[in-house]
Parts: sequence; structure tokens; C-alpha cells
Amino acid sequence: MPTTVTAHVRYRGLTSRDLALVAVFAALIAALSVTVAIPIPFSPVPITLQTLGIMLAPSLLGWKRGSLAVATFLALGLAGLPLFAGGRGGLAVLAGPSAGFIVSWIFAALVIGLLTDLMVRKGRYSFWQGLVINALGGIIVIYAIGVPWMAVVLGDAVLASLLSMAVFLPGDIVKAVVTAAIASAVFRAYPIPPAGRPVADESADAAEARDADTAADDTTEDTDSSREKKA
Ligand SMILES: O=C(O)CCCC[C@@H]1SC[C@@H]2NC(=O)N[C@@H]21
Repeated sequence: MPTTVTAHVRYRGLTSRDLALVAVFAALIAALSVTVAIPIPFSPVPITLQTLGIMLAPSLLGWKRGSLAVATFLALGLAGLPLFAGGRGGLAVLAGPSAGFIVSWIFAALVIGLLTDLMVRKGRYSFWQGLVINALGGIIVIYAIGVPWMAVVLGDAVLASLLSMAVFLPGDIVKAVVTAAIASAVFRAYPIPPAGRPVADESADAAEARDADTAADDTTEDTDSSREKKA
């Protein structure tokens, strides 16, 4: 009798629901981007809610859909829609002091999405691990690219770095906490299904079990034929 062969499920591609989620989160990032831009006296880069959207998308949707949402938002803004802080848009933003931050968002989404996927695959979304992941991707990665870029444009590395840290950090820490809180609540109440269509994928265990079945069937056949010979 054949042993039950367990098949692992892998997810491939993107469903129409995935594309809808990507569009919704790209719109959310845009809404957060255009609604709040608090100017800072000594910095040309404002305090914004953009990084809340950049952290939320990959935390809730995973790396694939989260990065796609961020990429969609960036593509629309760079194509000319007035989606960046202060209603700016177009390729000209890449020559400004906030360009490094804008470019960094795609890397932030990848880091947050990949690490969150890893955590969730191991069991559940943990608030504290999520907070560390958001801080790593949403603060360290973004500052590592955005601050030196701003420093080069402003021509004063030390001033730019210190101003950015002092002015942006408290708000960005709050955004990382809010994102981890929202994500842990969402994963508990309504776990968002993984991206893509489920595809059966035989693991090495399953293949081994099938080989064992085949070997067992061969033995049975041998026994049957020897019985026939004896008869
Ligand atoms: O011009 C833009 O639209 C980009 C503005 C970038 C703002 C950066 S993102 C990280 C840091 N935190 C903030 O609140 N503002 C800066």
C-alpha cells in the first residue's frame, strides 16, 4: 500500500489580489507622502510620514508585494506625479538633498520585507522582532543612504548628519513602533496570505517516501511471481 506522500506548498507569481494590495499600499504611501511635510529651520529635508508607509508595506505584505508597492509609488513620483514632499515630482527630485532618502526606500522595503517574511515563516509576527527589523530597514538603511547624500548636496557632512539624526530620529522611532504594533495586530487578527498561487512542491522527504514505496512494491511483485512459479 503506498505511503501518503506529503507535498510542501510553494507560492509562485502574483494573483490579482496581490496586485490590488500593491496598488492600495502604493496609494497609502502616496497619501502619507503628500499630506504631511513639516519644514525644519536648519534642514532642507522635512519631517514626513513617508517612512511610515515605507515600513508598513513590506511589514504587512512581505518583500515581493511590499517592494512592488514602494517601486510603484517611486515610479509614479519620478514620472512626474506630485507625490513627494511638498507636492514635488519628476526626475528633478534626484538632484535635491532628499534624493538619497527617496532612493533608499526601495532597499528599506527589501530589507524589512525579507526579514519579516523570515520571521513570519518561523511562526508568528513578534512585536519586538518586528520593531528591530523596522529600525534596521526603516531607519539604519534609510539614514545610511540618505544622510551622506544630503551631506554631499549640502557640502557639510557633519552638520547634515547631526541635524538629520536629531530632527528625524524621534519621529522615525515612533513610526517603527507604530508599524510593529499595527503589523502584530494585523497578523493576529487577519493573517494576510502569502503572495502568489500555491504550487505543490515535493520535498526531499516526499521523494524519499515515494522511492521507498516503489521499492516495497517491487518486493511484493517479486514475491508474487515466485509464488506463481512455485504453483
Ligand atoms: O523629498 C521627499 O519627498 C523625501 C523626503 C525625505 C524625508 C526623510 S525620510 C527619513 C527622514 N524622516 C523624516 O521624517 N524625514 C526624513
